[in-house]
Amino acid sequence: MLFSEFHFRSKNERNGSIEVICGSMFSGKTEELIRRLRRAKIAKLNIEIFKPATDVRYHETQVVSHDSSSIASTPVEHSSAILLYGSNTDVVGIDEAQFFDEGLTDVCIALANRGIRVIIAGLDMDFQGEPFGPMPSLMAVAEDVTKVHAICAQCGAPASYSYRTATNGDTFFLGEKESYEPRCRACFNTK
Ligand SMILES: Nc1ncnc2c1ncn2[C@@H]1O[C@H](COP(=O)(O)OP(=O)(O)O)[C@@H](O)[C@H]1O
Ligand SMILES: Cc1cn([C@H]2C[C@H](O)[C@@H](COP(=O)(O)O)O2)c(=O)[nH]c1=O
Ligand SMILES: [Zn+2]
Repeated sequence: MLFSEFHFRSKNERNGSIEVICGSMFSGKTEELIRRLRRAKIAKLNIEIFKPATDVRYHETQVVSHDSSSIASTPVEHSSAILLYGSNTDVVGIDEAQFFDEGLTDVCIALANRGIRVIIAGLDMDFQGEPFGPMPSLMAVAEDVTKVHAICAQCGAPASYSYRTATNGDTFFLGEKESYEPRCRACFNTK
């Protein structure tokens, strides 16, 4: 089921909130983030989109999905920079949230307390199946958490894990299909 926006009001009736879109790689997190942001634009809301400056895989200033859907964004080095943008902002979107510092949770709380709708997309688990960066605390403070699933590259079941096929042990390791594949629990544990 698609995320319901019925509880969001118009531009004149602002209610701050935090939404998290999480899941494995290729699960559609960025597509869902872009979908919600485009709808906010149609509602004539002012939106700002941020991503970590370190994520330069597809484009420096665009958020781009694996299916090449894209939206303009501002790359930032540190979560605190997000608070400096747009006093007139209604909706803030953040992609690749797992790469941000732990301060991101307090930044999102501050934005929501100002009446801003904050929509965050990120990996809930790293390649070892461990919670990733600020994602667990963001999920704890969010009004709404949507978990999306990819298709397991091994068996076709719904996939929650990002299996790293490349031989690299660092938590932070940018990559695409050459280095990762989505897997279900059983196939992830088969290794
Ligand atoms: N194994 C897969 N399972 C699901 N989608 C996949 C898979 N491989 C490629 N895709 C593509 O990835 C798209 C999702 O991309 P994206 O929104 O960027 O995902 P995420 O941000 O979660 O990594 C899908 O619509 C589909 O076209
Ligand atoms: C699992 C895992 C992933 N990464 C990197 C790989 C990609 O560059 C991004 C995830 O992008 P997506 O939009 O969710 O497909 O994260 C990483 O650095 N470490 C990991 O453990
Ligand atoms: Zn599987």
